[in-house]
Amino acid sequence: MLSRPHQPVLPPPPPIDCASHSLFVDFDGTLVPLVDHPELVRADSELVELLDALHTRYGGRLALVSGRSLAQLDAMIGPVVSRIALAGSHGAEVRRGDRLVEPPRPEGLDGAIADVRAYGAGHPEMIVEEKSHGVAMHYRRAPILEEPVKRRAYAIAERHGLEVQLGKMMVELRGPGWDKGQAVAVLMGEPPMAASLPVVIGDDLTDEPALKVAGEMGGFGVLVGAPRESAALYGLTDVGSVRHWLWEAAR
Ligand SMILES: O=P(O)(O)OC[C@H]1O[C@H](O[C@H]2O[C@H](CO)[C@@H](O)[C@H](O)[C@H]2O)[C@H](O)[C@@H](O)[C@@H]1O
Repeated sequence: MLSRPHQPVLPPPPPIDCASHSLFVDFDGTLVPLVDHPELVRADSELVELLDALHTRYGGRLALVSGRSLAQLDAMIGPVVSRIALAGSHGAEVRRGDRLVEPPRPEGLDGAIADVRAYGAGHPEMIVEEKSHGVAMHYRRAPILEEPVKRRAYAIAERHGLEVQLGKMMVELRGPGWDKGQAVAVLMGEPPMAASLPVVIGDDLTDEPALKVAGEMGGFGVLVGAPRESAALYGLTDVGSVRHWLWEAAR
């Protein structure tokens, strides 16, 4: 039997300094635990308080960098998010204050959504999540669907000129040409983050380009969850330890 190569446990991140670091934090699986249905996720009051404290302490050098769309982040987190820099849809949409930068809606997306919905009609355990720049197929409620769902996702992506984004118990079809690393680089090129050191915290494959960019720009990445091959130098075990570390960083 083939065994997976051993991945070392990453050490916990060192303390950071609110005068010189910027924080880029993923949402699902990093700030909130993963649940069966993507629509059931809401920020709790402690998380809202934490984001508010970090935003103030770091002089606006806090960004959420998520696979969710900006519209979803607004709805799930509430008013505090309007003050925080956001990169949504795996880096496609970037918003700071009143300024929003986003590519056109992917041309093939409507056709892909129709194909995904048609497939979903025969697989009611699969959840379809429509977003502004992509459509996700979730198989968390029926892990046995992993291979067939992935196969169908690659076929639909090819038919409609989209990219496949693998995630945790889900596969997403999204427009090509962006990733979270590019979004971090864009935000790092502008005040108030310019000339600071980026710290990126994330758990999923979509976070890897951002974890890599953090190291390239003089900061570091923090992988959340079980060890795996990653550009991150440090690790935290779960959402609880991420929040604890961030509260320390906010003091
Ligand atoms: O970059 P993120 O903020 O971590 O977003 C990545 C994807 O997260 C969501 O899916 C994940 O969370 C769901 C709710 O807990 C869970 O059911 C699913 O299995 C996870 O993969 C979200 O639904 C996706 O749109 C994001 O791309």
